[in-house]
This record gives sequence, C-alpha cells and structure tokens, in this order.
Amino acid sequence: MMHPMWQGPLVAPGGNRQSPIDIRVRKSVFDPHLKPLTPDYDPRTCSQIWNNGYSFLVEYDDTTDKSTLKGGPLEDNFRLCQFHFHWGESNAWGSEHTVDRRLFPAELHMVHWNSDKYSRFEEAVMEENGLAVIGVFLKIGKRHEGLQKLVDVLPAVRHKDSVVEFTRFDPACLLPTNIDDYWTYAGSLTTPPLTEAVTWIIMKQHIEVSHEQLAVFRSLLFTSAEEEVQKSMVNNFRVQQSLQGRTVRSSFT
Ligand SMILES: NS(=O)(=O)/N=C1/NCCO1
Ligand SMILES: [Zn+2]
Repeated sequence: MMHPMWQGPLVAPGGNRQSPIDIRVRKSVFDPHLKPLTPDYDPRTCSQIWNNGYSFLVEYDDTTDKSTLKGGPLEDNFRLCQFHFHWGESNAWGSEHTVDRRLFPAELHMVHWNSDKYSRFEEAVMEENGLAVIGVFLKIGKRHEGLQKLVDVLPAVRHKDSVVEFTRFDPACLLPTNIDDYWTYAGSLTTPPLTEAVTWIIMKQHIEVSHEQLAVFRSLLFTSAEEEVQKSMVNNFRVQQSLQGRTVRSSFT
C-alpha cells in the first residue's frame, strides 16, 4: 500500500511536465550535441543530514560555487544543495523513474540549482530552468563502502525533524563509474512543491548497495518522536506521470 501522503496530486494542477516518468528506451532520441556531465563536488561543503518526514536529506553549503554541476544538457552552472533517496518496503519496487517499466529498489536524487541565473534554491525552484537533478538507480548487490558512512548515522535521524551534523562526505562516490550515458528530459520535482523546474539527468548505469544497507533506510520513520503511532519510512515515491508528448533524449546510442 502506497503511503497515503505519496498519492499526492496525480498531476499538479495545469501540469504538463510532471515527474517521475517511465523511460521508454526505444522512444528516447540520441542527441549527439549532449556534452559529458562535469560534476565537481567539494566534500568540505557537506554540512548535515536530517529527516524531513519524506526522506533523509544530506545537505550541502550552497552559499558559494564550491560543489557544482555543469555540462550534459545544462547551459548554466548549477550548485549542489542536497541529495536524498526514495525506496520501497521491499526490493521489488522503490524507484520513482522506471526504464521500460523496470522498477529498482531505490533511487538517489542529487539536487542542484542554477546559480548563474538565481541567488538561492527557493528562487530557482519556481523557474523552468531553475533546477537540475541527477537520478541514479540502486540495485541490491555488494555493499557500497562509500554509502556506509551515511548508513551509520541514519539511526541518529530516525524520527521526523531530527538532524545531525554530517561532514566531509563526497557525493561523487555515489555516482556510477560511467556518467557519460544518461537520459535527460524536462520535468518537475516529485515532492512538494512539485514545480516544473527540473532538468532531469537519469544515469543509465546503476550503483549497488547491500540488502542490509537498504534495510537501514527502511528503519527510518515518517513520524516524529512525539507521535504515538510510528510509521516506517518506506514507499516514499510518487506515482508515475504522463509524458504528455515530451521527448526523452539520450547521450548514448
Ligand atoms: N524528489 S525531488 O524531485 O528531488 N524533490 C525535491 N523537492 C525539493 C528538492 O527535491
Ligand atoms: Zn527525490
């Protein structure tokens, strides 16, 4: 059963570029003009991790251009502000995007905002070229050594609104080895405010995490410490949205 909050509006009022979507591989269009993606992250900008009642967010200091993303489909320079995940109660589902209807157990989102055109995330989130989110699929396999530092602190943010200091984490360790092969399309945030501000960049290559690591994600709670009934933080993904005539481009043939 999808967690009620995640039914959300099926399509934001008047929305024609909503996310997530199913990526139909044979319908995607190779674009030879797409450049390689150039993430350049400084682990020293990592500041804290907190449970916002939807997911857990690892937040980065985005007051300067120290952790940036350029290239790929992007015309401008984008600043990393946070990353988070979506996952299921079972390994059979959990991702927001799908590839030819294939579901993954979880999906990583690395959220960036356009620092050439806007001065803060809250401003960029309202603009159609305001955000760039990298999506990476997670599969169950070998333990992800880089992720373990994050998994080890999750019990400290078990409840909604809990926060702990979290520093010197290089988000690049969560990217797949090949970041040149990706799909990209114009979409929206999949959690509030659901604004149609996102250039999505979905990696073709997944990363592997162990079953035990994902089980720790599932030990988090949607609910705050005061609430009598505790609800496990699982199935925190949005239902898929209609493509509404959009084209998904690929950087590879
Ligand atoms: N799942 S998502 O599209 O990245 N959603 C959000 N909301 C605020 C930042 O990222
Ligand atoms: Zn997300």
